[in-house]
Amino acid sequence: RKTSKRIPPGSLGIPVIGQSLGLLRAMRANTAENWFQERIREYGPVSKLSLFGKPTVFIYGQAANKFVFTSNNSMLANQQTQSFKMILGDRNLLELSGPDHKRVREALLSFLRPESLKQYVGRIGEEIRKHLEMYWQGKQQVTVLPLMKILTSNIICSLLFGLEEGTQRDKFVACFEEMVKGIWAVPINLPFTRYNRGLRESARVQDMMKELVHEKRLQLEGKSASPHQDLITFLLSIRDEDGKEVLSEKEIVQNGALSMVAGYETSAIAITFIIRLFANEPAVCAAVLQEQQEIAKSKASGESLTWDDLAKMKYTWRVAMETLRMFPPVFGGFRKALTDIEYDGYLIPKGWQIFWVAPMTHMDNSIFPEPSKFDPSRFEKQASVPPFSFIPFGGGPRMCPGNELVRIEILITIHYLVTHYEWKLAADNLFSRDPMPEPSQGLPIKVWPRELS
Ligand code: HEM
Repeated sequence: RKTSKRIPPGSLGIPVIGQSLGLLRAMRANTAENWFQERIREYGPVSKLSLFGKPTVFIYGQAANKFVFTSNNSMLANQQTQSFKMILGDRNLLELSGPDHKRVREALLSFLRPESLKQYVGRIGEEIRKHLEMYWQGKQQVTVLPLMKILTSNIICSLLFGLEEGTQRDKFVACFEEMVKGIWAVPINLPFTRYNRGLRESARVQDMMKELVHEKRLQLEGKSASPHQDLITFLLSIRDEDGKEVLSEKEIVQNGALSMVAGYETSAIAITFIIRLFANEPAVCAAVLQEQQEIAKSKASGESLTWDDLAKMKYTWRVAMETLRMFPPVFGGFRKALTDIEYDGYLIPKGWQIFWVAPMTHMDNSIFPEPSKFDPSRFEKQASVPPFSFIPFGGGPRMCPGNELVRIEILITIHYLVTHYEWKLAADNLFSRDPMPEPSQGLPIKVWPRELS
């Protein structure tokens, strides 16, 4: 065994709490990048600390990202916080590794890959149109983030769970919201803590999901549902060579819940920051409008957008990518060292966590010159963005399987918004992270119908 002398510099802080509260506080004050810069100044690019009850090594940069995202299963395992595991369960994709991870991920991806999602573009568009009619039409002011959370959770409820408008869907979403708040909490299970509430709501969500799975199973058996109705019916229908279900009920429940948790807030934040950006960057907004008007002109009134229309929205997607670079919804994540690892001259002891963060690479001026400038042209040529330096969706075998769904949601929402409305900010331009970035007051905007020339 190597000597402890080579363990990275830094301090593990006080037991259990370590630096978690300091980091969470910096994220809320939107000073997390400075918090990390200070660490780097004090200890260098590799340092130790303690986060969410575990000894941790913080690493950053393109090489660090490649190491985290591509190291093999015998060296690094995915590692969520204890709160995450307790709330989402031990069979969710983020907790699985090796053949189990591959099997469950393949099943999810069979539903979420472009060739499959193509068929749902009309349905997603319909959900977005209904949302705009209900929450935007005729309004002079709206608060964007809560509305986008309603929109993206409705899309997920419809597409993944087959839950359409109604009280069951509302109850479901409300429980999820409370559950999610517990996930990033310090795991202290005392009454009235976020963590304690998260655990309670998690039990309710699991019960609701189980009930849903039973209903769908009956519907499939009675042929009143098709395998392609939603993700749950799809997962229930996949069989191996012996005709056995590929995923257990527990895996369907936990990965359905994971997809909601991983997908609704992240996507809502991405769309919210694009809407915020349009208010701040009129030239970008005008160029997106031009692209979207071209597409709108080619459609009859009320005609749905198609997969081919989305392929034409190239500039809009570059704007979305640049927004994800500057304001990544997922700040970073953890892996666990399964063995003693030598990294950059230091020892990362077996059992320790490794913490990767996106903004430190996204704002590196050697990769993205003038990183604070909003410049969608950075993404004009795929080759100009080096591998593992643009990581809003992670990378490698655990890269976000929801990224194609996000692309569809963003493009359709922006299409209808920008061709029907204009807006300006009704509050300040600030945002904080808790742990995801949220504009102050949820981004209230003044909104009015666009007069088309
Ligand atoms: C803008 C929106 C989104 C962002 C920024 C995002 C980001 C990420 C990131 C960074 C990871 C990798 C974490 C790691 O390697 O530690 C991830 C994984 C994951 N995401 Fe997303 N995500 C988004 C939307 C979605 C959606 C819509 C879904 C589901 C429909 C989803 C489902 C998942 C799942 C299941 C994983 C785990 C994959 C695995 O471990 O194999 N995400 N996401």
